[in-house]
Amino acid sequence: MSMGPGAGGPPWRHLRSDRSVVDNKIERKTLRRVLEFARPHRRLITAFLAVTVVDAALVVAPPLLLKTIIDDGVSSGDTTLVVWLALLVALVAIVDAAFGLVTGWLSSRIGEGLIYDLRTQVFAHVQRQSLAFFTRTQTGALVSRLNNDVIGAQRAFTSTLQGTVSNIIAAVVVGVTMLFLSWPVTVLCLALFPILLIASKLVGARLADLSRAQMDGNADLGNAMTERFNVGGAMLLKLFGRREAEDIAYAEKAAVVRDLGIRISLLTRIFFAAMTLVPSLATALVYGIGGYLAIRGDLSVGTIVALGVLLTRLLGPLQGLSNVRIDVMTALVSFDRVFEVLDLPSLIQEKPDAVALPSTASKLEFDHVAFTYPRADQISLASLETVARTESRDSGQVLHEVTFTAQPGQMVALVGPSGAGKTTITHLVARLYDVESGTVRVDGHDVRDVTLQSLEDVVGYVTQDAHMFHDTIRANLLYARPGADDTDVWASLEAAQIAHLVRSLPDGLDTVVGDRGYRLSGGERQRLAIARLLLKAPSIVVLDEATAHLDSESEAAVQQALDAALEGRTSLVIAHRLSTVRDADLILVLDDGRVVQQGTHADLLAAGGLYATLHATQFREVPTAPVPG
Ligand SMILES: Nc1ncnc2c1ncn2[C@@H]1O[C@H](COP(=O)(O)OP(=O)(O)OP(=O)(O)O)[C@@H](O)[C@H]1O
Repeated sequence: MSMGPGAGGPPWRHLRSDRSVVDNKIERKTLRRVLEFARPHRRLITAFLAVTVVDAALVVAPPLLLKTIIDDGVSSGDTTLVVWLALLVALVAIVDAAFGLVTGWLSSRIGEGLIYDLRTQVFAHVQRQSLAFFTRTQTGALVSRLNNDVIGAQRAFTSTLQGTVSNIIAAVVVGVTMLFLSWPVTVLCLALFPILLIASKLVGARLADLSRAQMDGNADLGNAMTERFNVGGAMLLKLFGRREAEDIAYAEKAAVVRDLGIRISLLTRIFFAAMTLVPSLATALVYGIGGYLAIRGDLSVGTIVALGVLLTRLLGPLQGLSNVRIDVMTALVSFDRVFEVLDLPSLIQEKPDAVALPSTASKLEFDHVAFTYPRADQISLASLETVARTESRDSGQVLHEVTFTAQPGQMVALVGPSGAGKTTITHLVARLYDVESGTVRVDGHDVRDVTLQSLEDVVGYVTQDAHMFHDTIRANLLYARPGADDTDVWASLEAAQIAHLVRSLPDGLDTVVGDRGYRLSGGERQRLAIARLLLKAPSIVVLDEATAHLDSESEAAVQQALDAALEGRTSLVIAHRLSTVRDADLILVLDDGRVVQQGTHADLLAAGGLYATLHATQFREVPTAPVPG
């Protein structure tokens, strides 16, 4: 009887829901999978439905008891009967409240359990997507969509399920009881209800359109602020003196949202007027016609009162049922979108018979490697396409016929103009992407034949914009080796030339770094990343030397840290420093995805060509440690 969330929330909630969902086609497969998700909770769902059915059927008890109180108790002056029946009405109310508690408890256990299942599965799955997925997908859009859809899917099992079941039972039980009490009055009353349904449909469709436009408008306002209220955007705005123009553009957008808000509120009021008018008219009918029939002796006074009360209990369920289709479809569409993410295969798959690379593996070979970045349509989600504009154009082959070998302990330097493919080559080592043709081997094993974990253990990366989680320095370092103790942590910080800085911070290792934490300079961040790498101690190191304009002191510190990182390890380095190329055992000169020259610094300088040009224009001397020559 307690309609609460069972009735699916307030009746006007539907007016705001997106009616376009019913245009979607839900496959039988989706339904089957939804049931699979529900299976672990089937006991709770059964109990939930049982309580809901009994509760919905109880809705007619109080009106019928009221009828008996008036007709049998009050009319015949039977005080005992009146008292007992009144107590019974109170008892029904208490039972109803208890049922309400039980359904609330059951529904939250089912709902939260389901959210937990979906969330953990989605997180685990998205985490295992290839890097290509993350470069193409707007993470913010994906995250908010998933959050909304997971909650939408949960609603299917709680309010939608309970609402539908309890509304059907309540409408049937109340309708039949009313017909049984007086069919002429009931038929006349029910004839009024279609007016309500038509009004709700007409206004609802319009309101849904307006609400969607308002949501888009609000999103527009939000985006405008996010883009301008970050440091980069705010700086651009100031540097180009666009304050006034920005004010006007924002005010225009805000005005659209304001006007839509006014129209929505007006329409909602019209709808409310219809909502309250129809039941009032029906009540007038009950008492008018019922009263007339009572005077004629065809109906008792108790029956009129019971009909009046029952009428009020019919409105909610009928209203709810008129929107069942939208509710169910909305929930299923949410499920469908979550499944879409769960079904997205990762481009990088581990073979079932993959072997573990030994942790000492240190020889790296590229054998006639060609590579093309995957197209957006190979990795993106169809339903996110409206948010993240995808292009299906191929980026074209980025690497062609790349062949080289880094023997254990050797340093191979990659040099070449911007866009030549240096970073791309480094991505292929730890299988961030797979080659198109040719082979990348570590210790003679094709990287596609080994387990991802063992490959990730063997290869360590230091990128230019080394990412740190918003967490303490200790936690960020232990990410590389969870079991390491403080001695190891300090040793790696020492070797990376960053220990003195960490020591000088008031919270030391417990200083929070990352996006919203302590702001590290470019050089400090890279040295911290090197410390993290040293703690991981991989046998192959891939690193991108900083090109940021470090002052000479931190440049020398980074250089020393790098020396420590490369010591005794095989390395692939995107080189920006003269000292690095001089020290390299092999330099690969890349141009437009091809290795156009290779050899040592001296050989290449002597040969002339692209390397000699790059040498003259790109390589910077480390100021504090000049190399004679
Ligand atoms: N995720 C991507 N999707 C499609 N194309 C890409 C992607 N990343 C890079 N490219 C393209 O691949 C080519 C090689 O890029 P890469 O980043 O490897 O060059 P680079 O030599 O490292 O350049 P830089 O020195 O400027 O960092 C470029 O033409 C670039 O536009």
